[in-house]
Amino acid sequence: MRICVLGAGAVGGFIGARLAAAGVETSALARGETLASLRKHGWRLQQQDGLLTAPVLASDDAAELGVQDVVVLAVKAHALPSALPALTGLIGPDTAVVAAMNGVPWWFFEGFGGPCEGRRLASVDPDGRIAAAVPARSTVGCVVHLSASTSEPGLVQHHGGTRLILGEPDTSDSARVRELAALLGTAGFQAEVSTEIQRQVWYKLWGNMTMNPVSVLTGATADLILDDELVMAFCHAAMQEASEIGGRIGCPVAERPEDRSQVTRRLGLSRTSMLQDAEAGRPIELDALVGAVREIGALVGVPTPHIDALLGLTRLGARVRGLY
Ligand SMILES: NC(=O)C1=CN([C@@H]2O[C@H](COP(=O)(O)OP(=O)(O)OC[C@H]3O[C@@H](n4cnc5c(N)ncnc54)[C@H](OP(=O)(O)O)[C@@H]3O)[C@@H](O)[C@H]2O)C=CC1
Ligand SMILES: CC(C)(CO)C(=O)C(=O)O
Repeated sequence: MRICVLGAGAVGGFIGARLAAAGVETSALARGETLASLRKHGWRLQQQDGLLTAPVLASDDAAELGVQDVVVLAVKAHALPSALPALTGLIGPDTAVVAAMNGVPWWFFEGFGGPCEGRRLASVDPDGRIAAAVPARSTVGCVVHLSASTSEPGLVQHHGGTRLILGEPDTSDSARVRELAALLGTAGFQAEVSTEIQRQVWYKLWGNMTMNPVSVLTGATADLILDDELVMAFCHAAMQEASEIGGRIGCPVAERPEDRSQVTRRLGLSRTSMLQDAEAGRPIELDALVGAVREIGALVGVPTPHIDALLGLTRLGARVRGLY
């Protein structure tokens, strides 16, 4: 099986390194310093029990890597449009694109049913270019319940969690998803199959849509955010709005916001991926994580005053700092 990681950062590097170390040929489409590092050192993953390394074929040229059986797509949502030319070079009619990303994805309403079926979100795929380049039938949703970072280009640090949830956008039970989950299982992931992947996406997003922007607004690590009563009251009010939206679109959340925050606490996370980006002066993934929730709220008629405030404050702060 030919697997290529596009987006060999924290999540892509984690998945790539573990697959390669498990004996699965896993290449990387990378650029700049990450490409140089992969070519020099191969995959490198710092885990609690030591440094895992594995060889990798890395290139910035999709033609050199060729059409893949599986592409693990792990770029930040805002980087996806610029990655499309490379991505399309890796995709053939039978390629599965495993979208291992946070936020509302471009394929979210493709084949899912409900009041927003077929809807394209302006905050996610403004001109429809992503959906045109990566059709839903080529896509496998992947919800990433783990925490990782890169301490330097090509060197991944694992902080906690190994859970990946995979599912078809049209909610069918497919052989390819079961095979992928089994493969990831052999690489040491807690890989699960879901026939309601949108619901899993929404549940994960329910945590990220507050923790990530609040970490950027405050500069605080997750433990400090979770320990602050007033900040968490605000987060839970925003999550309540998202829960209401989820109920309307077929993604009901069975938990209270407080329960979801405990899940985040157990992950042992320090800096959210959005805080890592802000601190490094990189653009932040705000549209897919917060803007999209607000947009869906407006579509289904749920008022979102707390989400609006969160988006407005984070967006303005990010604009001033050149991060948005
Ligand atoms: N980090 C975490 O703990 C978690 C992250 N997530 C989600 O996973 C997704 C990936 O996040 P994360 O791994 O943290 O992100 P990173 O920023 O660590 O990695 C993204 C990688 O994508 C690369 N990239 C971007 N555009 C291109 C391109 N055109 N061609 C080649 N490579 C490209 C970047 O390369 P370059 O450096 O050259 O720009 C970078 O190496 C996000 O949606 C995030 O929210 C989900 C759960 C946990
Ligand atoms: C690690 C975690 C769960 C924090 O919300 C995450 O998804 C991120 O940092 O983007």
